[in-house]
Amino acid sequence: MLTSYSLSLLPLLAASISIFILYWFANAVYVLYLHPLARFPGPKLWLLTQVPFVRALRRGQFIHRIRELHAQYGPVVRWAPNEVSYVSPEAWKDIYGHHGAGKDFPRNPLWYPRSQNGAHTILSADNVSHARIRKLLSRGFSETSLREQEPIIQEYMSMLVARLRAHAQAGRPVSIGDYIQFATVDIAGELIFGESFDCVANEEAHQWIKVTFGFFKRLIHGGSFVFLVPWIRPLLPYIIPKRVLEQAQQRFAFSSGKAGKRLELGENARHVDLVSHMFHNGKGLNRAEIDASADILISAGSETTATALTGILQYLLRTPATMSRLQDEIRGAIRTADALTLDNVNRLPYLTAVLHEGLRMCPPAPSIRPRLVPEGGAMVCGSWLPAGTSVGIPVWTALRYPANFAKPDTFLPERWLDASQGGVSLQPHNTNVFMPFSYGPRDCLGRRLGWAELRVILATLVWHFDMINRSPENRWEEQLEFVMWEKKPLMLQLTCRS
Ligand code: HEM
Repeated sequence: MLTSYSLSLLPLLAASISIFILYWFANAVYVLYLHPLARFPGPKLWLLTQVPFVRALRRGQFIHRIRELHAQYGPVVRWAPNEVSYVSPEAWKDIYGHHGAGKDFPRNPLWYPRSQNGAHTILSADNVSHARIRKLLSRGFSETSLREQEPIIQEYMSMLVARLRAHAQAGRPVSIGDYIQFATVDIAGELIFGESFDCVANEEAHQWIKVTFGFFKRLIHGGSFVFLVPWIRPLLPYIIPKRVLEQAQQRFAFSSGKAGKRLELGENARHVDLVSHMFHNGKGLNRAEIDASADILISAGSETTATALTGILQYLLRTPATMSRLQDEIRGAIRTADALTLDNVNRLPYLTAVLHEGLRMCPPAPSIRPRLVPEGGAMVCGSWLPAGTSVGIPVWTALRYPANFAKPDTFLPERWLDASQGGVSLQPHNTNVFMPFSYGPRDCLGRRLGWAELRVILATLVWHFDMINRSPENRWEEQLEFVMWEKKPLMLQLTCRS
């Protein structure tokens, strides 16, 4: 029964609901028709509520939805009230390029949180700290450093081939993506701390790798609410499941432990590594920054290359003529296993074309890497945007956008070669949009190393083994994405070349 007290509350309740509806309606009119970004096309439902976006993000389908939106609305899509996505080549320069002090677009901090010890990483740092961190790290990514690092890469290639040979001779299929990742993680460990993770030796993913993917996936599940209600960010530790936080702590403690052990070695390390560049005789990063950077560098340096190569091998095995041409080139030019050097594989044009086409179809960082329009606003692709607008290029969509590449879903390395090299001329072939390593002052620092690993690992595998795909049902283009691709196993039956 209603009391006189509850009856007196009814008008208050009715007034509150009316105010809420009025506010929602006024906000909808503003967002759809009066907002400075209202002139850009986009799905109305996504503009009125973040729910479809958060649902897509949580299901790993954001990259697929954004591709559908560009197919429907064209090269510029406003997919949230304050977010605009571009797939035209000029957007790289306008958004990610260098525009002078104070004018570069910073990374959107909603997408790039600080490390869990509170320190900035090279990814999360503001423009000023970023320049300082990047300068120190750059020393480890020069051409000279790469030459010094090549024996390490080759050491792991020999070990990898020996392990894969044993499986080939026993007739056991292998999940090749896992093995490639064992190698890239071990190489990353050597280059960062001067110490391997021993994944290839043990033929097992290190605990650090095992928790990483699950961690990102669950972090997105828990953390996606930040996009619905940004002010709940400080409450995240209470929203994200305890197990995920524990895994994150475990992962971080491991990276930090390795960095600490390496710092104790001082000058007595096995070789000059990234920790020594970061420490820079005490004049470089502080301890918290070194720990945070080490944690980021392991995944940046291993997951990316392994992902690209798994995708490329899947496409090569789906197009036997392409695989056959690649085998002919590699096996024809390189006579002995010792000759699989960086210098030699650098000279193989078809290998380079295959890697370009593979990075186009399977970029390891496929999603939008959002930046914020700086103070004063800026022009992007010929339109003025107000300060604070979040903008970016969904890389996977841009690289498969029909106005950028003809037959975008066909794996055709020949499109990267000219007629004298046996190439085909397909139009459009918009190479200016091909930026799998990003662009500008925050592009991939490990690009040189990444290219070296891609070339040497693919050439080594193709030189040593014939391959049959035992998991043809897995299709790259159907995979989900949670910061990284959720890779389905690529099971290969290997045969050693006689
Ligand atoms: C196929 C291989 C690789 C690809 C496609 C790739 C791609 C990328 C992309 C797209 C970014 C920009 C990320 C963003 O803005 O959110 C990036 C940044 C970065 N990558 Fe790579 N990467 C690769 C390999 C590597 C390797 C081997 C390393 C070595 C550790 C590395 C280290 C880094 C670092 C340190 C950054 C941050 C740069 C900065 O913020 O200044 N990457 N990478």
